[in-house]
Amino acid sequence: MAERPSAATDARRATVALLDKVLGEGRLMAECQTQVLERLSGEDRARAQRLTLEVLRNLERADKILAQHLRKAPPLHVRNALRLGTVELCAGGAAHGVVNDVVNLVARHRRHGALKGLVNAVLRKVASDGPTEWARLRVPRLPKWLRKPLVDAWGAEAMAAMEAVHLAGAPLDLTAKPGADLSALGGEALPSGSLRLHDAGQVSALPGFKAGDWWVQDAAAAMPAKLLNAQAGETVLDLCAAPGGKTLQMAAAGAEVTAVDVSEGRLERLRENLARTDLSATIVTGDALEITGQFDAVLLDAPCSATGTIRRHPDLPQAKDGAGFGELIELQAQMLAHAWSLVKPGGRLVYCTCSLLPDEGECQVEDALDMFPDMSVGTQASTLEWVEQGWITEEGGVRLRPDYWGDRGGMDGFYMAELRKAAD
Ligand SMILES: C[S@@+](CC[C@H](N)C(=O)[O-])C[C@H]1O[C@@H](n2cnc3c(N)ncnc32)[C@H](O)[C@@H]1O
Repeated sequence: MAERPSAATDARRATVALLDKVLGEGRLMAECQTQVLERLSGEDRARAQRLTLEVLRNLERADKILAQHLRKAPPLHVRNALRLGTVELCAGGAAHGVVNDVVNLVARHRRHGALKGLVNAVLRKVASDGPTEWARLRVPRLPKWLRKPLVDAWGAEAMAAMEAVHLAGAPLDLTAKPGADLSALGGEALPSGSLRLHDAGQVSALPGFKAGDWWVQDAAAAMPAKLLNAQAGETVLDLCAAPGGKTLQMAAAGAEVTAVDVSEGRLERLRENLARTDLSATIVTGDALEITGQFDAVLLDAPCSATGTIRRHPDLPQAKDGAGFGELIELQAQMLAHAWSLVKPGGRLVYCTCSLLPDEGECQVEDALDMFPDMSVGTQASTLEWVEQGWITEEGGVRLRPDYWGDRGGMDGFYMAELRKAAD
């Protein structure tokens, strides 16, 4: 009878399969991990996700170490297996287990099985010299296509600080339902009100999850709704709402929220979140550009490059190359203009994106201010005591970067602006 592969092999095989998809096919993990991980146990799934993120964060370092032992690049699948082995060995993984497992998974491959000897020889060298060299390697840099515009926008020093935070990964931030007691969770209360957990483990096993006392939301992602400051009884339109962190915040404040998103799959998660937290909102599946009506307030969290979320999604800069960003910028401008037409006179709109590119943030708001004579920037940001002076931009928006609150674990990169409509 054939021997059942070890659990570690299952997780490592899935890790290499995910790396093949991200690095070979330009797919994001969110698009392909359900399919790749579906047959794995919960434990192996979590392990494969963790290993994949670790390899992607350390890709530059792994390639640097491997280049010393390879005369020419092997096929991508084998290279990804070597990258995984290298990252595990250099992070202190037991040499015997890691090398054997990675060699076995290459040996079983239909086309590349013959390269198992090479993999064995290379990983044995990595096991002996890699860990010492690893410590001397620089913090991995973003790929050039993204690094260049970000250095142009924020400078080399800020870029290096952001890359250090990207390497460290992200803690888990929670937003509490008003009145809920989160003391059983421990953690660190952030100035903006989010609760930060380092090493949180499985989210659904945390105290208060089933009771709906909180939801997962990065501290930066929780700030746009605080800037909008929805009041009980106000009509609020949440455009591009799923999976709904901001909808929940505004519904919890007592506003009558209409949540719109084009993705039925993502709206399903919004429905689950509303049910778990016992909050309510009207859900509309559709294109934000086709919504009609008049609202006291509108929150537009426009689709964007998501370049602010790299510490949680290190696959993004490796899978993408900036193609399609021009169309997104055009779509954001159209959505902002349409969203503005849905704001009642005297009402307000918060525009935000989880992007680090000024074209998707500051520039959009500058253009809108030029285009709409009845638009001005509001003053709510200056009343929030945790908004630091340096975060306020020239046009009056709020710029957040991953390196802000860096000693606490950073935050997602975001841009947001509160735009006020003149009363009739
Ligand atoms: C940044 S995410 C929104 C995150 C969400 N606001 C939250 O806080 O959980 C952007 C969303 O825009 C949605 N989207 C993209 N194009 C859209 C369109 N034309 N109309 C409505 N929603 C759209 C996507 O499905 C995605 O859920």
